[in-house]
Amino acid sequence: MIVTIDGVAASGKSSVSSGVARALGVPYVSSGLLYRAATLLGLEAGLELQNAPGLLAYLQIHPLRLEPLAGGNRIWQGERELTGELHSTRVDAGVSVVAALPEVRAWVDAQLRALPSPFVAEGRDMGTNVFPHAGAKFYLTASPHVRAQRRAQERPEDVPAIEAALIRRDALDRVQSAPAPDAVVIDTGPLTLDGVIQTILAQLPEQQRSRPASSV
Ligand SMILES: Nc1ncnc2c1ncn2[C@@H]1O[C@H](COP(=O)(O)OP(=O)(O)OP(=O)(O)O)[C@@H](O)[C@H]1O
Ligand SMILES: Nc1ccn([C@H]2C[C@H](O)[C@@H](COP(=O)(O)O)O2)c(=O)n1
Repeated sequence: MIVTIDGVAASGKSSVSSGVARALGVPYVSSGLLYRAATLLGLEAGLELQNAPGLLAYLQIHPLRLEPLAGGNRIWQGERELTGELHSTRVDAGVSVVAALPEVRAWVDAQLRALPSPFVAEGRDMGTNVFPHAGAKFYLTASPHVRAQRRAQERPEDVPAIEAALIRRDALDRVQSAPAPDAVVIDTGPLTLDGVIQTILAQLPEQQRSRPASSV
């Protein structure tokens, strides 16, 4: 079975997906990391981020490998691990441009659809576009202020700067970021991280919830 967890930026998608995946004993798949890695490589290569043919040609020569695990995803370009470099302010600022390119979206979608299920997939369009037949779909929201306060715990910028950047990214990502009509929408603002995870687990079909945890 595939469970999709979509939502706005910094709504808790990765943390929640990891918790749900651990409870189910399956990997989770972070689609945003592929967009982020493509952005980092484009920036490093000095490419215009709108240059889809140039970016795709570069990615063919320097392929990326996503390693989906329940505890956290890692992403590699050959022997080089990119994971730790993908949540910088520079990548944040450019990634919406790359994610808006249809050619790049098709490249990401093909990689995701090639992964063996079961897994929990998180991103923006997992439930609408990539896995429309997923067995369970969720969409996370929270106000920009709440999300900025949470992000401020892990970034050097202050809350107003982070909030402004989140509002800008929400607007840029809006096209591919709508909830699926059959998704359960969860406002994570009043909930703890574990509260969100338990809310999702409680709504999964019984046979899915009782899967024994494995060592993924
Ligand atoms: N319900 C919650 N209560 C408190 N903190 C939370 C909650 N959910 C997530 N967080 C915290 O908010 C921050 C952002 O969460 P996370 O990185 O999982 O979001 P995301 O949606 O995957 O972000 P991005 O869109 O940038 O990839 C993290 O520090 C995480 O621990
Ligand atoms: N399925 C997806 C996943 C991500 N994106 C875009 C949206 C963000 O600007 C960027 C990084 O995602 P994040 O790590 O913040 O979840 O990638 C998308 O368009 N579709």
